[in-house]
Amino acid sequence: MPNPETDHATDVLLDARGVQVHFPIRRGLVIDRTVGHVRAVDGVDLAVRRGESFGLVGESGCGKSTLGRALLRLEKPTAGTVELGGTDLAALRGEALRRERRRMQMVFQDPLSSLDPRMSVQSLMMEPLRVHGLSERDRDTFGADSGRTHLAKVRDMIERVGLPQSSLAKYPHEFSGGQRQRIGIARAMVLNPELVIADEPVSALDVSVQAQVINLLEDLQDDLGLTYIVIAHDLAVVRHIADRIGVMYLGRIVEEADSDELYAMPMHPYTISLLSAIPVPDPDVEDARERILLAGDLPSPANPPSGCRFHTRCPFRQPERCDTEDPQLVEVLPGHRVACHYAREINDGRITAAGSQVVDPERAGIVPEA
Ligand SMILES: Nc1ncnc2c1ncn2[C@@H]1O[C@H](COP(=O)(O)OP(=O)(O)OP(=O)(O)O)[C@@H](O)[C@H]1O
Repeated sequence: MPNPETDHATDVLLDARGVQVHFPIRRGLVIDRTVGHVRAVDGVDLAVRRGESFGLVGESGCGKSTLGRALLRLEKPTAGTVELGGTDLAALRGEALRRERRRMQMVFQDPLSSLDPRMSVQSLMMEPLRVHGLSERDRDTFGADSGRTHLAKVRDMIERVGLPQSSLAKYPHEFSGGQRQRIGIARAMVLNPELVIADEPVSALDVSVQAQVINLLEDLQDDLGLTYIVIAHDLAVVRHIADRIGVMYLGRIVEEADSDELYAMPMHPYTISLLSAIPVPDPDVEDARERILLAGDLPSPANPPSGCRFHTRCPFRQPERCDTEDPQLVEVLPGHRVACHYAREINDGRITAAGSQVVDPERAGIVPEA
């Protein structure tokens, strides 16, 4: 008999609890003093299951990249714990941390800036193998750990990302943006990681190339048994690849649900606003749709609003409670968590949006589906 409690526990690859990253704001010419903190990530709980794709979305500045970096320990969290397969990363130092790091890799937005232009593709891909060595699994496939077997692994991976072997002798500037991203992906995958965090992996690419790269990520996930966290400001990109989605606002996750459910039934006013701004291709549906305008700009993460941090822009805001009481992320439906005092009332229409208007998608921080 399956036991849902223990099965869930062993199924979770990445388990983050109460993660905070606060950057000090320093002032003073003579004496350097800390005058405040940018609360880039401000208490995030996140459990990502083995083999799943978790999408992290939100507008620019909400803390997505900082959270991704904190999960990989590229940024030291100021509070909270991050466990990978049951190992607490914060407790590790030196060689032990380096060994664990190999299990997690990052794919960056701009492949050119993350690749050394003076290194050939072969050298770029051999470098992580030289630093970390082959995994046990690779050694079984490619033989003992040596330069020759490293090269066999590199050749295998360049083929898997759809580039010819001749690419290995070339340099990053000789490739198109899409090809460079394939190289960035091959480089991340060559270490056989378990978890890959892709930070805006296609936002620097032409729309025509975006789908190819997303498809490649999906194929590699199936072939290599990977777990993904895909970070994007574009809901359309995340929808395609993610099984589950977390929506971030000012350093917190405000809604989390299975991808299909989130799109069909968004419950947090921020998610509702973001989704209402995506144009629908059918003009009849498009004209009849209610659009919700997000008032104002993203508040400063150095000084987040009191109560619910979304209340200053929320079209469903109820005075008093929303202004003063900080809502927790709670399970409103099975597997669907929302940080809003009035999620149920909004969902069943008892509370409606004040002043629904046409929204400017660019201002809302989202890019419409092509
Ligand atoms: N090293 C740092 N020092 C101080 N503040 C920082 C630092 N890194 C990020 N921030 C601030 O933290 C907040 C979150 O930044 P982050 O880059 O994580 O957001 P994001 O959602 O990934 O946005 P974008 O998509 O624009 O990268 C921003 O206000 C940013 O200015």
